[in-house]
Amino acid sequence: MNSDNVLNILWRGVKSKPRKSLPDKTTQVTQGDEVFKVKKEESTSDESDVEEVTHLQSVKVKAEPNPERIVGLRKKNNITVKGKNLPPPLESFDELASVYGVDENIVNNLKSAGYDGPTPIQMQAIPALLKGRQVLACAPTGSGKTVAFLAPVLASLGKPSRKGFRALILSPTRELAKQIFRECTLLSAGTGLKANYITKVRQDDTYGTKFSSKFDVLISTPNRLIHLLRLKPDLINLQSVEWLVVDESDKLFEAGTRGFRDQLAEIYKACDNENLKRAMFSATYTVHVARWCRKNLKKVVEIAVGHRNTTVDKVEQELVYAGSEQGKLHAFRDLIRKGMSPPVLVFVQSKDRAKQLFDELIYDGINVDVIHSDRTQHQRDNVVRAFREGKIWVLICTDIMGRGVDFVGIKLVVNYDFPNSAISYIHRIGRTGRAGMAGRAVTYFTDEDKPALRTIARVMKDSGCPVPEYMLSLKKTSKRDRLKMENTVPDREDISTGAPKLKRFKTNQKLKKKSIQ
Ligand SMILES: Nc1ncnc2c1ncn2[C@@H]1O[C@H](COP(=O)(O)OP(=O)(O)OP(=O)(O)O)[C@@H](O)[C@H]1O
Repeated sequence: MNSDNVLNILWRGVKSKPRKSLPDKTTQVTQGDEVFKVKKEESTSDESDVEEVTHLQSVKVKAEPNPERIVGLRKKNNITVKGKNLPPPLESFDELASVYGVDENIVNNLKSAGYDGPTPIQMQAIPALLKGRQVLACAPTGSGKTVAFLAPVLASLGKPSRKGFRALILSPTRELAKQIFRECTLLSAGTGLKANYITKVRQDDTYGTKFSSKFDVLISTPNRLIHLLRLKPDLINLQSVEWLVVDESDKLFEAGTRGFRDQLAEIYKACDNENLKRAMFSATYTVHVARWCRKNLKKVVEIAVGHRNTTVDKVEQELVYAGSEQGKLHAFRDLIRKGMSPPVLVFVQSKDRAKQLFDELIYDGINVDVIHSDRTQHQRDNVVRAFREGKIWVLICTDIMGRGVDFVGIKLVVNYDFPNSAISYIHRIGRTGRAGMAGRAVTYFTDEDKPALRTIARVMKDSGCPVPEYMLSLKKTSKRDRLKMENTVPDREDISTGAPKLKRFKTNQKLKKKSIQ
């Protein structure tokens, strides 16, 4: 049985009841001072969001946009929706309190964070989730997806209940889980709601019922949570979870050693509350996740912002032919010498290469550090903190930092090693150009990277970046080869030039070559 089937089988036992949803057949909308009764058409297609308007009476109520305005707002903000009976886009955070009765603390926290108004994904995902709808959302990197799910989930939890975890948020990496935890703490200030994220897995009963009842939200990577679930069956209880948010959903749905599909299935099984609702968020869309959601999530709402699987247009992107590994090092040193504005994030394909590049750059007089899965949690936390504080200018990393991590003001992303898929490219370069800021991405390639070149060039072209025509006319890679490429890394010559190595980062010969992350 493949893991896809496992998910589907596990799923059958889980019922879903939307919480407070819009009335089935009619609702009221207001234009100026007039109220209209809106009959929602029974649609035959998923695509339909058609509403028929009839004049009702003339009273003053809270303003809600009319259908034309709703369509106009979505169009203006590049929002596309699929699903019936969708609430209108949110035009300001004040509407959260005035229209949806959201705790003023949450609204004030959003404002104190400096958010003047909702971003396009927040405009549509927040009201949908507040209406208790299950959501599949896809919006560009750095477009505020975290707030798009945190704000409505926190709002719908209401007051602390001491029932145990009522919302579970999954993310692929510890760094991202921690970042979501920080944002959650910020947004929930004053509400009494408490979040916890699993840092260390301990054998004691730290996560027992008594402990869980103190918290409302649990944030974790699938692996840590599974570890706890397996350690002692009663150690952690997910039966009271009403909201399950899967961030970076396409990554978590990925099968194999680099994905989390089996773990996700096990977690789903443990979340057996009959009121469970799910929300999937990512910057990249995969048909597989969409199909699964349509099949398994009752009345799912699909929300997309912009074109699917493209990069942020604020990022200036460049492809540079470096010839060889030595050429890459030379080109990168040249880039530094010409003057680059920190902070800079540099991606390589494996932890061994991350260590090698670090060993090369450590004596170049720049503040450089490295993060990869061989470093301890403590080291990783320290590096991330130092990078956030500006003490590190250049951070060398693997794809573990490729998704979701929000370092404010990254000016430049360097793909020192060519990404092995368009999806990886989109997420990596999405670390710059966030929240509407400008950014730059430089990607080196050598002859080893030719098979994947066309795909990346296509993504760049779709985002409006100039690419040489010959790249676009290179032979298309077959689906089989593309999948193979996504699961392996090219054999490359070592980065090391023989410069003295720092002892603590000496390359582990056993792990050399094929290891990733
Ligand atoms: N309404 C808003 N107005 C301005 N900035 C915002 C708003 N909402 C979020 N942000 C900021 O935008 C940045 C990116 O947000 P976030 O990390 O949620 O993006 P994302 O869409 O999840 O990106 P990725 O796909 O890379 O994970 C953060 O620094 C966040 O503080």
